[in-house]
Amino acid sequence: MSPVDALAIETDGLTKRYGETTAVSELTMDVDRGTVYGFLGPNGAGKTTTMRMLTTLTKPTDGTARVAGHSIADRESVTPHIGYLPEEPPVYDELSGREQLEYAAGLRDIPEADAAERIESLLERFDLLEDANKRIEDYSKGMRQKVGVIQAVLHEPDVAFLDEPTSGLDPRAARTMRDTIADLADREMTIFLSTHILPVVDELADEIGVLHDGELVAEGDPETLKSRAETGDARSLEDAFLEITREHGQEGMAAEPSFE
Ligand SMILES: Nc1ncnc2c1ncn2[C@@H]1O[C@H](COP(=O)(O)OP(=O)(O)OP(=O)(O)O)[C@@H](O)[C@H]1O
Repeated sequence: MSPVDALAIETDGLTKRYGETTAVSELTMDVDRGTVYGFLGPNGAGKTTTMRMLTTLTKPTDGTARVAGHSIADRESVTPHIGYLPEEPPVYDELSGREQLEYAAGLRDIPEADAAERIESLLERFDLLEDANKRIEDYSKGMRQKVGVIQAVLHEPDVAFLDEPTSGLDPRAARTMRDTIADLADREMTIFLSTHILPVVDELADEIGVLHDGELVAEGDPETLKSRAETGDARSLEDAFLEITREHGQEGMAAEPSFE
């Protein structure tokens, strides 16, 4: 990452409007490197739009941001440092899992020997070795998700943006995913994690930001957020989330947070 001591993510007044809709409104936040940042919010809060701006897929209407020390206005500088797992993993049905990952490694200019080693090790970790030569069109949703995640971190980016990484995974695979995210963070990768599965965030996140109607309405470590909730003894991240989003004008959530 350059400069060496840069924050992983810094945004200043980041805003995205679509016509009359303000999807993200003057978002100002910092994420320290090597941390897991849990990015929460009800449906339509602006999480995907924020990730699309930070990964240079869509331009902000206003405001600025730096990712891994590089301005998001300079796509060529930013993209080598980031990985992104969007809600739908970008994979080709006609390739096998292994071919997809080799293709991704080629796009990222990973030396062939390194790529082969990392691909084998991650396929094994995610229990995909046996199916690695089958075409992705025959994969389950969870298997596609695994390929999508491996693809997002294969080049060992400084910052990985993961949108619902445990979606479609069975309990064992979800456990592997959580362990992998924790390992990557231990190795100084910054993980920007968006999910509705609050126990995953509670377990992994060093810091949490709650977005509501495009605005960052709460930020803090999980314990701080939980202690904000005035719901008696049974204070969970879910209680805190529901309270914070209710305070900001929503009766409950559009999508209930779920538990594994
Ligand atoms: N391309 C677009 N054109 C018009 N409006 C959009 C577009 N993308 C997002 N929006 C609007 O911006 C707002 C934020 O959407 P966004 O997808 O970022 O929310 P989200 O927090 O990711 O939601 P979810 O949890 O449901 O995935 C919504 O009102 C949405 O309808």
